[in-house]
Amino acid sequence: MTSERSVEIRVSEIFGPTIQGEGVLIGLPTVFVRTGGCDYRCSWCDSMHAVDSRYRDEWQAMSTEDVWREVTRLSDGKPLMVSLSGGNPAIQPLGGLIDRGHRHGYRFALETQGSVARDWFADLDVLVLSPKPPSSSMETDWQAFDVCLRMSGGRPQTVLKIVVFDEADYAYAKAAAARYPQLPVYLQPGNHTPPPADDDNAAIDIDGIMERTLWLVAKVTEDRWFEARVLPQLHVLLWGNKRGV
Ligand SMILES: C[S@@+](CC[C@H](N)C(=O)[O-])C[C@H]1O[C@@H](n2cnc3c(N)ncnc32)[C@H](O)[C@@H]1O
Ligand SMILES: Nc1nc2[nH]cc(C(=O)O)c2c(=O)[nH]1
Ligand code: SF4
Ligand SMILES: [Mg+2]
Repeated sequence: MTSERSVEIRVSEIFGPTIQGEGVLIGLPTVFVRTGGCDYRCSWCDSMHAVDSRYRDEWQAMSTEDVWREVTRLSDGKPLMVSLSGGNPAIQPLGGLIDRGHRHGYRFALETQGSVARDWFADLDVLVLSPKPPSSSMETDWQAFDVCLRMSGGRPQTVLKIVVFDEADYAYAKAAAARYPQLPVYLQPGNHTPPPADDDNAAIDIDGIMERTLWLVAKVTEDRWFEARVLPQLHVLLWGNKRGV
């Protein structure tokens, strides 16, 4: 049998250190490992270059060793937080990388929609579960989502991060939070001008994003939803749709 360690990881890009722009780890210096391929197709996905198989020529099959070497090169061998994102990083064999990094004091966060569970979720330091609201045009399989939570065994710090574009998304976020009252919930205003996959400098409508953020703050405060945290994508405010930041 082939051990996971010798299996190749499909990588779209590895970049950083930059700051984590979203959710519970916002502001923390981070190296990103963005894997290629996703089982979803969200209508507003801001990372289509790591989703659509039209871009698969840009993806590289890398060994755990190759990825680890690039992470240590970018961070000068100084331990930091590594964010595993994508695409859906849960469909890649990342357990060996997490083991490897942990031995050297690195920490690992993973962002996933909660459609695919892996036993190595339990080895993560932070698990960000980001179920997709109606505006994405995806359907949530809550049973699969529950398996992700179960696989984590309650070991990593686990949070919900839900993108909200409109009233229907907000209602979905409230229902998801009610389903998992033990999980901290982060509400993220959607970027309605995500980049086309082939143009990393596409303009964003910053006024529109600010407007949606203000609307979301008004919603949670008027609703007395005092457990929710509202955070914009800091990297989008700083750099727009630029890739690799
Ligand atoms: C690109 S996804 C990759 C990881 C995983 N597939 C997921 O969706 O959680 C990373 C995060 O970006 C969020 N995201 C994607 N497109 C967005 C957009 N247009 N506006 C705001 N957040 C977005 C996703 O909801 C997710 O929380
Ligand atoms: N700075 C920065 N923060 C991020 N948080 C989540 C990201 C993602 O695309 O997964 C992301 C990203 O691409 N850049
Ligand atoms: S699940 Fe994540 S990576 Fe996949 S299409 Fe949706 S936002 Fe993009
Ligand atoms: Mg992103």
